[in-house]
Amino acid sequence: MTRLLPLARLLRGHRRIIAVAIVSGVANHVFTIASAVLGALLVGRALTGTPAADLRGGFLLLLALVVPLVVAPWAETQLAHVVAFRVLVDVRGRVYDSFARMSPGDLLSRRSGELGSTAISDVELLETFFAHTLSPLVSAAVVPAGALVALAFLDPTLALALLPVLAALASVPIWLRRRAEADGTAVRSAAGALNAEAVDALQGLREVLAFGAGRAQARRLRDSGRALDAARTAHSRRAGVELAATDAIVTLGVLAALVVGGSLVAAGDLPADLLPAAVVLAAFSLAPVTAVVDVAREVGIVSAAAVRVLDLLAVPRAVPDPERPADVRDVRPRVEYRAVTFRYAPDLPPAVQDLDFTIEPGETVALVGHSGAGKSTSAHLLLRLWDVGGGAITIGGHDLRTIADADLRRLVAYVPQDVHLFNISIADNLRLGRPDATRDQIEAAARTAQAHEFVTDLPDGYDTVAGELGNLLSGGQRQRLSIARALLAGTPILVLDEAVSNLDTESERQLAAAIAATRSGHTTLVIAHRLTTIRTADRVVMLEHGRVVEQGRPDDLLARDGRFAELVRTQLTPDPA
Ligand SMILES: Nc1ncnc2c1ncn2[C@@H]1O[C@H](COP(=O)(O)OP(=O)(O)OP(=O)(O)O)[C@@H](O)[C@H]1O
Repeated sequence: MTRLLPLARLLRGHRRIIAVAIVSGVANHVFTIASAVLGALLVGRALTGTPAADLRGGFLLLLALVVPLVVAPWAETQLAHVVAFRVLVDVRGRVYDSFARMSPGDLLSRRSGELGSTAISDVELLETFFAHTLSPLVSAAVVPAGALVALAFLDPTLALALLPVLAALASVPIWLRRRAEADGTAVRSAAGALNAEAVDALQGLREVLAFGAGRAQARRLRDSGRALDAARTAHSRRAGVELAATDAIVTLGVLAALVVGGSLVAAGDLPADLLPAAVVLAAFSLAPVTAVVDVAREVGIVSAAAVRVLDLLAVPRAVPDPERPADVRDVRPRVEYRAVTFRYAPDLPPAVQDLDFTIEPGETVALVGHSGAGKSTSAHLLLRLWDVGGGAITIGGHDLRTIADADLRRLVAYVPQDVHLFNISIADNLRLGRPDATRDQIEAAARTAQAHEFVTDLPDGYDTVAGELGNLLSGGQRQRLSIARALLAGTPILVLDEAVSNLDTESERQLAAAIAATRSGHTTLVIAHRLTTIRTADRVVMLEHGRVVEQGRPDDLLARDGRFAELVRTQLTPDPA
């Protein structure tokens, strides 16, 4: 239960409604006990010969109790759920904010299926805490205490007999707490792993089919399913023990009240017509505690989900926003790498080291080098997906770390090799960096990116929903959409990761034309794989093992016949014929 307490913080802003829900919950138990005790009193009186006319008042009171008996549980359930669902909406939003705060490195080291499982199922499980735990907990503390006082009024022995029963009942979840937490953690992590496996299998379906690896994949899914089954079985076994122990204690409690009450009546210490009421009061006072014990059976799973969600909510920003951001409204789009060094983890060698180069406003710099040389790392540092470890990257003289994230996104746009299309229209997909773009602006960007023609050939043109496209788009077309999206964002600086996929000659030409059109008017850093792109760049920066080994105008470098010339001869994708 202690693992759940931090969740109470999330109720800020909903405290009044929760208070009314809790009061309604307590009132529900009080009215239920009052009506049961009143009924038992009437039975006791009737059995001991009270004339029916004298019982009329009691019956009328019983009738009047029907209204609060209906209203109180309704109010408790309704209000607790209203708050629970509002809090869940808020928590889901905050979980997605946490994803955005993580560096891509953090995101890559966690499986997307696991993260999805936390964002959806773990968050959903918290409903049990917000809607079904808080109010019962308060009722379990308040109602039995009141019932004990009432029993003590009838006879202190009755209260004394019930006290150990209540204590034993409340202690059941405490004995089994460690097991419950371990079981809950096992169930939630097995569920997360199964989800990750299923997402992985779907994402890699093409490879699975191409390599005939369906059976192995199915076996992995079955193994994950079995692990979840085993964790759930262990959880149910313990929950069964809890249920049996609870039932046994409740039965013993009712028996104890009967035996003690009967003895008191026999000894003449309790009027016989009060015996049914005393037994009913004792039995009903156990109900709120039983309700909490019932919820507590699932608490292991809910608290494991809470730990996973709270862990995510506590993720700090990988790249913190500056406290006093620089004013970059009229900044010159001049990019400078000054002695930039970066490593992905303290125990890894630097991925890039002492990078020094400049991209003047309007210039295109092509980053070239063998695989693993540090091209993507250098480009991603300009997008501030990570912070540099040493040195600095500046835009118009401002260190990236002094520029607010929102301002940086207005300065630099990214053209990845392969565009991720969300399941919305192509137009809305292109609007990602500029939600208020008009259709004319979208079309203008798509024309520059050489994408307008093939988009208008789609069944619904710009209104085609991307999910309906399947694999209809070629690699070149996808990159042209990626370019259109970046152009529409209207930033002065572009980071372009040129597609390496093999394109046919026509696609190759269109892509080259798109890149050429895009570069004009932009300060561009391009991870270049194609000779056309490199030849037409203003400057080339060649990386090897994370260091700049040559830089200069492409023709000068070719003439120098050094590392760059060798790379061009041996590695680069030639121009289309
Ligand atoms: N997320 C990561 N975690 C740890 N090491 C990484 C990570 N990404 C890249 N590296 C390492 O950093 C170095 C530079 O990689 P980078 O991806 O920047 O090279 P690249 O020139 O872009 O290669 P490619 O052309 O194959 O994409 C490599 O040694 C690579 O293994």
